[in-house]
Amino acid sequence: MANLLVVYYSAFGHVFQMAQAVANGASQSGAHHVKIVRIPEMAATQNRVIQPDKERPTSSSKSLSNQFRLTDRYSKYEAAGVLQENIPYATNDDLRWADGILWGFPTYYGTMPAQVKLFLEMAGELCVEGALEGKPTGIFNSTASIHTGHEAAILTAMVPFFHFGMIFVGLPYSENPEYLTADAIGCSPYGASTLAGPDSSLSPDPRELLMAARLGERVADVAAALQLFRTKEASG
Ligand SMILES: Cc1cc2nc3c(=O)[nH]c(=O)nc-3n(C[C@H](O)[C@H](O)[C@H](O)COP(=O)(O)O)c2cc1C
Repeated sequence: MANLLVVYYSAFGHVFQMAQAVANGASQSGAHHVKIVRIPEMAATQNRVIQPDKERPTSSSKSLSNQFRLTDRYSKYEAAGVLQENIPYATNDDLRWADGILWGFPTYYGTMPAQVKLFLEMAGELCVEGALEGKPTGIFNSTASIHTGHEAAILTAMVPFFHFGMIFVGLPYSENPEYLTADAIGCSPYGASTLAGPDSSLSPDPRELLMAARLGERVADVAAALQLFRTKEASG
């Protein structure tokens, strides 16, 4: 039986919904232990990108504030925080416990948010110990819109995860025909993703949730297979 950890950061709740789908998929793959944990928000309020005093709608025609609907951004952020209150914070011991790890985060400038990067930097002892080496891993994320970085964010996030020595699992074409479409939905061979909309008003598409679940299931399957192989190797 393999231990699966779903570890994520989500400001507005889209990645949180994807995390639940990923965890459901992992649970479907046999009798696994599946745990969902979250990466904390920045402790210092001045380091948080979403703040009430940053809501400055402007009437300038050049401004993107209408598309991004900055005026109710903070209330969405607060509501998503309440929904996640009962999710425990991730610890290094959670990562040690896991046989397979699924990472989720929103796209910030085409890569992972600082919250996730900071978490990985704080987990440096695991890199030194080689504690995550050989563990299968998958990535899921969210972006505002289709051409603004969901694939890039997964690809750029792989770099630090390679330093931890994890083994990457993606979403193969043959098992995920849903992303072979010109519709504006997320997901790709690199991982699962959802489009939140520039104003964060969209909910994950059922096809995105389905592929997120498949990613969870696939990482769980690989973790279980590796566990079996390593047990056999150890017993000669
Ligand atoms: C600082 C910052 C940078 C962002 N950069 C991007 C970006 O490069 N591309 C994009 O599509 N969305 C970008 N967004 C929007 C987020 O990706 C979007 O809010 C997120 O996917 C929603 O996920 P969540 O509900 O789990 O927080 C950015 C948001 C913030 C706050």
